[in-house]
Amino acid sequence: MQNLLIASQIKAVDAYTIQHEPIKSIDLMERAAEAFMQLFLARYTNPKTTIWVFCGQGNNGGDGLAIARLLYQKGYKHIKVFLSDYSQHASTDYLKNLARLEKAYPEIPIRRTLEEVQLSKDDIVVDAILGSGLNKPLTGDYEKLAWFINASKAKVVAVDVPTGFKSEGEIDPIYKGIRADLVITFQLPKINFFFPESGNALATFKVVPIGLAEDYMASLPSQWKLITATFIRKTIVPRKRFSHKGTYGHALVIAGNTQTMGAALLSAGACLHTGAGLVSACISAAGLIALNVSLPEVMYLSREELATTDLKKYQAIAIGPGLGVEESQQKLLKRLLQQNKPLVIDADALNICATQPSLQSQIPAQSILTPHVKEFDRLFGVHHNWWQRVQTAKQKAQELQVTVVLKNQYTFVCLPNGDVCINTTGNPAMAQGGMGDVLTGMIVSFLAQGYAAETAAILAVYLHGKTGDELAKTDGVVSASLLSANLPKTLKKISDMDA
Ligand SMILES: NC(=O)C1=CN([C@@H]2O[C@H](COP(=O)(O)OP(=O)(O)OC[C@H]3O[C@@H](n4cnc5c(N)ncnc54)[C@H](O)[C@@H]3O)[C@@H](O)[C@H]2O)[C@@H](O)CC1
Repeated sequence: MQNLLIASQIKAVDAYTIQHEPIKSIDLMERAAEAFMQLFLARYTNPKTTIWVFCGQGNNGGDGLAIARLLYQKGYKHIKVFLSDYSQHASTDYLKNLARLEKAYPEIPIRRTLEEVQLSKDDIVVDAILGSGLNKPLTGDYEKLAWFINASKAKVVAVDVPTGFKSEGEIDPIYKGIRADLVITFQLPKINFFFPESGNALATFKVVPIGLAEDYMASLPSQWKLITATFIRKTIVPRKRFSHKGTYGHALVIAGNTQTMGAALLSAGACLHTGAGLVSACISAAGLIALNVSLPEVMYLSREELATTDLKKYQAIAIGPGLGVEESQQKLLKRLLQQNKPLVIDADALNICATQPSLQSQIPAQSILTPHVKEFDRLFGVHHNWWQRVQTAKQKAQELQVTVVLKNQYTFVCLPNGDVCINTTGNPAMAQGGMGDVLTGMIVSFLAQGYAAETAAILAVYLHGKTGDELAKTDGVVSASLLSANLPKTLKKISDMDA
């Protein structure tokens, strides 16, 4: 897992790197500008393009000036610089870079008023006005500048952060900053890049390393983590040579109703494909034939039998996909909650908890809740932005001692210790019904195989998205069934890699 840091921590890492590497701050800025430029050059290969570099007077602006010089040096001769020198104060490294640019290439035009700027849609704007130092909303000249750049339709590549975008904290509902097509950000992504509201400020982002002190970064306290491929590789336990179906646990999926049997089948199928030794599906009788035909490996348990069966034989139980919310399902859920055995609680089981809030306190510790945004707000109240929603998820995970898997483009896995683990696998080709049912089946499968609740949730969200990503390389749409069928391939690939 990789710690994500807030802007003030990054500043401290910056200072630490300068002191301990050691490296002069101006040289670190040069390294950042180089890293930006490498990625920029790989994307924008036409040196004849007009590139307007808009610079503020802080270190973000300093980066911009260094980038302008480096691009010019690389043969991009149509560089123009705009200085938004609206304040009295300029950073030392900004001033040094301004002097370097003027000395090295006095022919590069430098503009200071918008009347002198004509932007066309074929131009590229490098936005280096304000970066992670933003400390208040944009007003006055800065707001006008953002409006001017946005209205131009020129392609915008932002340095580190788009001007006006907060790196962390609640994102203002009306975004007044610069809209970037691409953000090339330094060392670590900003926490707010993972919230859907960031879509107003940036289309996409790329992270470039600038050699900040890794050990120091890892030592700083942060409850925001990125789920990394390395963590997954290290965590997945390969199947043992001398093992049998009993080694990998027995999972029970309680799901499906007459009209929604597909959800149960998807969930039970994904459970199987993720490697549980045995899978049982407790579905309504209407689905028996479908179950036998589509998933012959899965055993059937009737709703009636569930009442009398000893649940100890199941290492893990999931409840909810396509279950229905009628009285009989409510009773079933209540009875299950009383067993005090951790559960994976999804879909209709969450909806039942939402209509009967007293059930929340009965959710056994170590359970995993897997709401999408609507289920989450039904359960824990309406939220007006994602920052607030994730704060509630974090708080509920701690309060109830459960793992909350808040599903979204970037899924937030909130752990009982307060950590928020962000998953970056997955893609829009996966945006189809049934995906959540598959995820639930995967989580209960990992649980049955003996992984701790937090680990099971993290492995499942990563693997789910990763499988979708692999499929999206060749397929425009990735259905839940297709994804499920491909889970064993992804598992194999991950297990075969060296940790
Ligand atoms: N490790 C790092 O953090 C590195 C940072 N670098 C660059 O440094 C940037 C941060 O630099 P700074 O801390 O100088 O900050 P910025 O350059 O983002 O901002 C400069 C100043 O603008 C003022 N300001 C903030 N919000 C404003 C608003 N709404 N209206 C008007 N003025 C406002 C503040 O007083 C701030 O000091 C990063 O985004 C990055 O581009 C790089 O040079 C290399 C290393």
